[in-house]
Amino acid sequence: MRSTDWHGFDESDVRVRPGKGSRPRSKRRPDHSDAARAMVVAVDRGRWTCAVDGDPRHTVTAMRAKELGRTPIVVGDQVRVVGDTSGRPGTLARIVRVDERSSLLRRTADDTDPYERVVVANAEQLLIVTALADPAPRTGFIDRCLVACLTGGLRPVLCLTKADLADPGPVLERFAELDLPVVVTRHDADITELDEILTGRVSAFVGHSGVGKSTLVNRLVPDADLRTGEVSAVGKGRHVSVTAVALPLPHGGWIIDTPGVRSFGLAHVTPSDIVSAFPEFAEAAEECKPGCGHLGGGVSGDDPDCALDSVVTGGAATAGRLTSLRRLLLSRSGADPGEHE
Ligand SMILES: Nc1nc2c(ncn2[C@@H]2O[C@H](COP(=O)(O)OP(=O)(O)OP(=O)(O)O)[C@@H](O)[C@H]2O)c(=O)[nH]1
Ligand SMILES: [Zn+2]
Repeated sequence: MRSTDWHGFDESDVRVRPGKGSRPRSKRRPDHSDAARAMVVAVDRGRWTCAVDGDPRHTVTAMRAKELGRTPIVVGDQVRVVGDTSGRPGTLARIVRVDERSSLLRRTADDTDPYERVVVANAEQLLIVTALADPAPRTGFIDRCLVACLTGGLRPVLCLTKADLADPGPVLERFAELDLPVVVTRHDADITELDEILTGRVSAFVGHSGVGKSTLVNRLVPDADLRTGEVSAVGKGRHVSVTAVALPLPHGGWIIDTPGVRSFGLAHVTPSDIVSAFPEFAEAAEECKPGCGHLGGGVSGDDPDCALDSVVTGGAATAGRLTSLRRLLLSRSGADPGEHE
């Protein structure tokens, strides 16, 4: 089944570098066997808010233990904390270890920061929020999110909002060959279906400004505004914008909102990472010349001898599947044609 392409990640496939904290400890280090497990729910310059045992009602503010050096610790990370873990005002715990990650999302480098950075760890799914109108859907953005999911080890879920304004048909058709889970919403209808997809799981949300992401978050997490204010003021009482924040769903699970994150870093993604999500093409790809980008001839033009076309002419895959695969390959290569559609 094609839908398994997106679900079949073995966690060991994800190229995730464990944090330094998960290295075997040297004898001289304290063993911290009494450390509590916690999930990072917000980050604010040198202070991490962590939900002890994943309980949203028991959060502590923590600093990073010196022995971790500059190990990145991001929202969604599973960590071990020691010290005062009561969570009482004015207390500060210490993160002594970061567990190995099961998935990751990196944001793109920007003008102020030349490095791609992990923004969310361990999310099981990425909810790609796109409006059907006002603003018009940006299919290139969806493609780039799909590639980020594929290489980061997340299950993509396409969420099409504002269905009261436009028919979802054309967007659905464009992604039909990928057999993605899709949920269509509108502000005047209930969100049971979305709720079911999210409850009990950790899901990152991404979307451009104006697509209705906040509207959804507020409906799913009734006190979301309040909580965002709370966590963005962690530690030092400063109100700064946060890169991501985890909000607890009323019946279990978390939404990780990523305000300001509009696209994901794909510079590290290789063509074979993408081809591997399309098993019917994997064997043919081995026959391509070294360095083949698998884009084929035609408009993109770079790889006229690509062997992937033979899979379609041989009848083992549809032309639509190859088109979808090549669209993802193209979306990786910097230019984002769909961004302006
Ligand atoms: N017609 C229609 N409008 C909607 C729907 N959902 C949200 N909107 C409107 O779309 C506008 C943007 O919604 P927001 O939820 O603020 O969008 P956002 O994606 O969070 O945007 P930012 O806050 O800029 O990041 C608001 O005026 C909403 O009232 C919907 O289902 N249908
Ligand atoms: Zn090729």
